[in-house]
Amino acid sequence: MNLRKIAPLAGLALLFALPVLPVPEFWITQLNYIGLFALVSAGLVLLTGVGGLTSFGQAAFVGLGAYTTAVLCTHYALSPWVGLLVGLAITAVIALMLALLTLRMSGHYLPLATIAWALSLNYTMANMEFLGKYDGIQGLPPIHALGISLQDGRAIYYLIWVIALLAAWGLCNLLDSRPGRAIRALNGATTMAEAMGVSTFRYKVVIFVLAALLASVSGWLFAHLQRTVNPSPFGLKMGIEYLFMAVVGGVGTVWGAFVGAGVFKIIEDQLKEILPALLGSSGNFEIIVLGIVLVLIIKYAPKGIWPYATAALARWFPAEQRQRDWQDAAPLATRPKPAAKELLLEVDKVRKQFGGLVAVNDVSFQIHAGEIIGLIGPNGAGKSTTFNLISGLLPLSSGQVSFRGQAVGGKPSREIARLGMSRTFQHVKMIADMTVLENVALGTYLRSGKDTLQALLRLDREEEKRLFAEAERQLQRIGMGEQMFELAGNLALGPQRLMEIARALCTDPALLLLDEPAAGLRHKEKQALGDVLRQLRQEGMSVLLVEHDMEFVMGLTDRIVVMEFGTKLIEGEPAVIQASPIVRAAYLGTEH
Ligand SMILES: Nc1ncnc2c1ncn2[C@@H]1O[C@H](COP(=O)(O)OP(=O)(O)OP(=O)(O)O)[C@@H](O)[C@H]1O
Repeated sequence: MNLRKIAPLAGLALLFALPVLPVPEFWITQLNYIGLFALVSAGLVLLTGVGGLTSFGQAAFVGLGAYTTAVLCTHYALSPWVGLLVGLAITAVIALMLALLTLRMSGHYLPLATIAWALSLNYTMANMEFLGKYDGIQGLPPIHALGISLQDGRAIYYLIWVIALLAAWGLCNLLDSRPGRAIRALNGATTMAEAMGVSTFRYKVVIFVLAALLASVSGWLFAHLQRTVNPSPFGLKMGIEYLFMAVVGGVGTVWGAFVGAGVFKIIEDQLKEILPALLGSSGNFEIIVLGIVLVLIIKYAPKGIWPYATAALARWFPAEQRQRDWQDAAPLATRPKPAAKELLLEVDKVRKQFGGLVAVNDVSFQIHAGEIIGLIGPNGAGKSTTFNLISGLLPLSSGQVSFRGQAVGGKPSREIARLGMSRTFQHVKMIADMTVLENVALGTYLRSGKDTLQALLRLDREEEKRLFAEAERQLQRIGMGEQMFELAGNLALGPQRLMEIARALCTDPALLLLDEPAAGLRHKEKQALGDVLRQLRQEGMSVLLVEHDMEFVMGLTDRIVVMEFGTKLIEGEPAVIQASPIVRAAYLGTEH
């Protein structure tokens, strides 16, 4: 067994041995709070660090969990376990409602909205007679588990840490899964994820509710640890501190939440002791120091402590490559192929206006099964906009697009992807900190079905093997098998474009839209790409490509559509286009 496997086991053994060792009560209490805080900030890692949705309101969900169990156990003498379940149910419903109301907001509106509902939930707790107003509710019973009363700190310690570590395990599982890859796309790659068939809004809701549930569990444990609840630990200040923990620890990594919670709790307590003694007067001076620390971390270590810690420890714990265990996985199902020469795509007088600018002006053309069509024209001719209209990225101003006999104008890109149209982007869209293989596997999203719960519980492994087998197959096909374990962000532009093509192929498309696929490729890579596209054509796939490399386009396409100033100039076979004086004039910018 290597050090990488032994060290976590040793750490775990030590963690669970601590309460029976002669460790001072103070440290057990500290660790209890660290576990509780880590639960909340692990949710924030998912929501904010990975999903890019900033929330200042998590403390309010902690309060929901705490107050629900407090009311049920004291007013109705119910078991804390009933309190937990009801607390989770109430949190889920409220989080769902808040998510549906606020998650379509963008920019600074979402954080502002989280502040607003955090304040109002806290205000509710502090002003309802039923909840004991500012005094809160006292006299909560201890939790009983396996016949043991978790009355003191050392006993509840086990429950806190089992739950915290299970949550971390579940979140790590989730991030390494089909829904996890979709979630990792939420922060900056939503357009791409939608084009791969992902409902990004749905996953925003999922992570919002999951983070709220983790906070609620933390509140439940907190209430039964303290045996009393009052509104102050669930206010906006605490909401900000949870975010602080996630940022300090490493907002993009689950274990960063634990580091952040530990660092925060220990520093805060030490500062509370030291600063008043140093300054000779009492006050919450630690807030000032913690504020300064946060600003410094955001400036000098925006990814938090965890990435630095792992880099420093890499000598002893080298990162392990994913095990390639999918060789025998069953292939994914494929969609029925279109009949030879079937009319696949009909672009009928499509128009796009941006204010006064007509970017695409009543353009029409058709694509049949097994054809490679080039869309060319000088810069600003409207090619990419036409692409975006066909693939559903932009709404049509007028006209219609039909794909495989269905009108798709007005449908979102994920619906169009489901019908068998896939695309790449002019500016590569990927998840830079995921491997090439994982990025490509995102293309299999619509060909698979395991979702959040199965991923959390790691019940998705067989399907994952099939997805990775498909991703590897497409990477091999495009000549990138060697690079599958590299981080996508480390690739040069040419290979990144090839990676996008492999990802699009993973959707098993009938029509492939490639936006400047040859840009950034070397001569040999272009030739290889041309060979792959010819092979795909032979298999019955159709390709529409926007490309500036005329040699590549002329040698590959069956027909070419030329655009200029948003209008279709001419359509014909490559030889006709090459000889056309109108096309030459368009490119040279002369009158025609
Ligand atoms: N979102 C937008 N808002 C306003 N104008 C836009 C928008 N997108 C594109 N345009 C304008 O529409 C016109 C067509 O742009 P488009 O990107 O489709 O051209 P293109 O043929 O793909 O050019 P290139 O070869 O340089 O990529 C340009 O004048 C561009 O500035």
